[in-house]
Amino acid sequence: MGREPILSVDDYLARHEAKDLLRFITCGSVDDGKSTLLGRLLYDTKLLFDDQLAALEGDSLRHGTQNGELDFALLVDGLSAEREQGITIDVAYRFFTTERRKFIVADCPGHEQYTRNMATGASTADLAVVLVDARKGLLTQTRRHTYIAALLGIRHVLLAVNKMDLVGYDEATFRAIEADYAALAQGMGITQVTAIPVSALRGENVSARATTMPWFTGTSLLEHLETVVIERPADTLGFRLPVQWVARPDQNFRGYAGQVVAGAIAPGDEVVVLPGGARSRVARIVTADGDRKRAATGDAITLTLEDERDISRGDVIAAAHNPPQVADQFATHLLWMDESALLPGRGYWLKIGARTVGAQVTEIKHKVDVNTQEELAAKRLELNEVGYCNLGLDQPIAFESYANCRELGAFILIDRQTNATVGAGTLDFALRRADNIHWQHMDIDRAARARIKGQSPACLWFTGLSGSGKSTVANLVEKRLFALGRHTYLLDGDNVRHGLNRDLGFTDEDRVENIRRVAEVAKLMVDAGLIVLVSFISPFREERRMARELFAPGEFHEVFVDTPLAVCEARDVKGLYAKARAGGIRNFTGIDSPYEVPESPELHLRGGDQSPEQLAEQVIEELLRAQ
Ligand SMILES: Nc1ncnc2c1ncn2[C@@H]1O[C@H](COP(=O)(O)OS(=O)(=O)O)[C@@H](OP(=O)(O)O)[C@H]1O
Ligand SMILES: Nc1ncnc2c1ncn2[C@@H]1O[C@H](COP(=O)(O)OP(=O)(O)O)[C@@H](O)[C@H]1O
Repeated sequence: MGREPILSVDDYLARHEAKDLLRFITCGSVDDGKSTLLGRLLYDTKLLFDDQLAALEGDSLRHGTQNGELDFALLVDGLSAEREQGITIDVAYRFFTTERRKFIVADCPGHEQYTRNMATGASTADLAVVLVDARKGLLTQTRRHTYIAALLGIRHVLLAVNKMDLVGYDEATFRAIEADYAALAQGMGITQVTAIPVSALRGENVSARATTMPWFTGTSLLEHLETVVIERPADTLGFRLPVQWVARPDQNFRGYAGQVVAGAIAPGDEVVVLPGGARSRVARIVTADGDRKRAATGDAITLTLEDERDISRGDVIAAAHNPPQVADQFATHLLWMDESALLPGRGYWLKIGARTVGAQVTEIKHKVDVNTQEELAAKRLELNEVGYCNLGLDQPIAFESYANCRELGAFILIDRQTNATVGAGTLDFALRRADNIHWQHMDIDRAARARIKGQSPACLWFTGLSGSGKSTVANLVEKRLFALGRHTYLLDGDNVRHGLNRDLGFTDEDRVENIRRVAEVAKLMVDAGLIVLVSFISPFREERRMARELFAPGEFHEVFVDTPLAVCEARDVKGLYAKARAGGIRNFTGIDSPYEVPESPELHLRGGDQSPEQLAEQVIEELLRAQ
């Protein structure tokens, strides 16, 4: 270790380039000595800049927390405080090198509410350094950190039993903690645990072995980090290249660029492009340094193929003899990272590798208490909660289980309205049931059904507050259409909730499911050739969008019955507003549950200003105009 003589910048870079990289995270709270340990590691590897060191000496003396010795915690905490500003996911990455290895360490805050930060750091790490205070032994947070590390595929843990100086360097204390932890880790699928007794403050067993614990014959913490062998499961997979972009500088060149996430490839090898299934052979492997004869995991390359194929960003080019599976339904672990809860049935964007597709959680099997690993029933996931969920996608994707390949097995969920990243998860396995259900061909199709009724089927979707006039207007419209000889059906929230949806209440997740079901029913009725009128509050934009997307262009008419809350409240035919104001009904729309105003409805009715008959007339006009 120590600073190497630098011959030239190029020489230095080349030497480090060739070195193996270990990514690790540190888990533990500040009290466990995490910052001190990290600061000590950086100091001992001499990678602190001199001006930072000078500041540190000044601070330590000023604060005097450690009897005039350097306080490394100050250094790390200072750096992360700077970085925390404006960063939602608060993980500080640090880089250092020794003669043997390069390191990237993700330093994640230890508090419970920072589960998502730890998960972010853990998702790319090979190893976790779990700190335990020798005086306290294993704590709830030790369990939580180990669980999240295991969930995100970490199989190696370095258990740093810290503050050994405060327990008189007692071997029995260390051994007891080591044994406790081995039992905990085994149950979670962590296969490699190395326990090391340290004093981060005194630098004992951190970068050099301590003389104070002769009973310990293992390596120092840094030696372990330098020498631990990480086996990569992706090494056993065939070639996988998620296409990041299609390079088309001119007519004669079409290349598919990305990073190889598993396996190796050479010109002439047969490949399959997924999910489509087209086959070809590799013509060239192009890189910034010229053509290559072979590329393997980790290489950034551009492939050209022998045949012209329709390949786009997000496709996966894979070894034809050993391709990944393709599926559209999965069992997954999901960590929720947003203030607004995950609602099953709601549409989100799922991003995996370079592909983005529509997705819904179809079922929460259970949520997991991250502190105890207890499995609990759940209808939604709140911020920082972890659930085991079934996930359905709008289109099939090529994937690997996360345990085999992180790049093709890890995904994020994105809110379709705000574009914020709201969840992160790992694919466990594909649900087979989708494979066994096929579309039945029917000789009488929707066009034939519409023809015999002599009309163009449509869905008139009325949305608005309770009491806005949805049912009244929809009822008038249906009567008018009926008189015109049209075939219609009116689906009303109050009525459907007595039958099909009698199991649903008014929580956000129940409303999502309520609208999902009625939208599917409306679609079936439109398929049957009817003009369907749907009169539900349908308060959320996302579910109205989902409903719209079930229909062909021009078939869906969103009718916003825009009546001011005060007017609805004054009408209060059912006395529900009065009850809600008095606290007798919870989650009442407009009072303590939101109504998201439509942004571009086909028809905007002023429900407070005009009579029901006038409003109905506008709906009829809109429908006839479109037909
Ligand atoms: N908490 C709460 N919030 C809103 N509405 C409530 C609630 N509890 C009962 N009701 C009555 O249920 C009717 C709304 O049902 P919907 O199925 O249309 O609601 S939603 O679309 O799922 O939001 C609604 O009928 P309308 O007045 O016809 O809209 C109410 O009468
Ligand atoms: N345009 C309107 N002007 C005046 N009163 C109306 C109007 N539309 C509806 N109403 C009255 O308001 C009350 C609530 O209407 P309703 O159709 O049941 O609303 P919703 O189905 O949206 O809950 C009913 O008593 C109805 O007669």
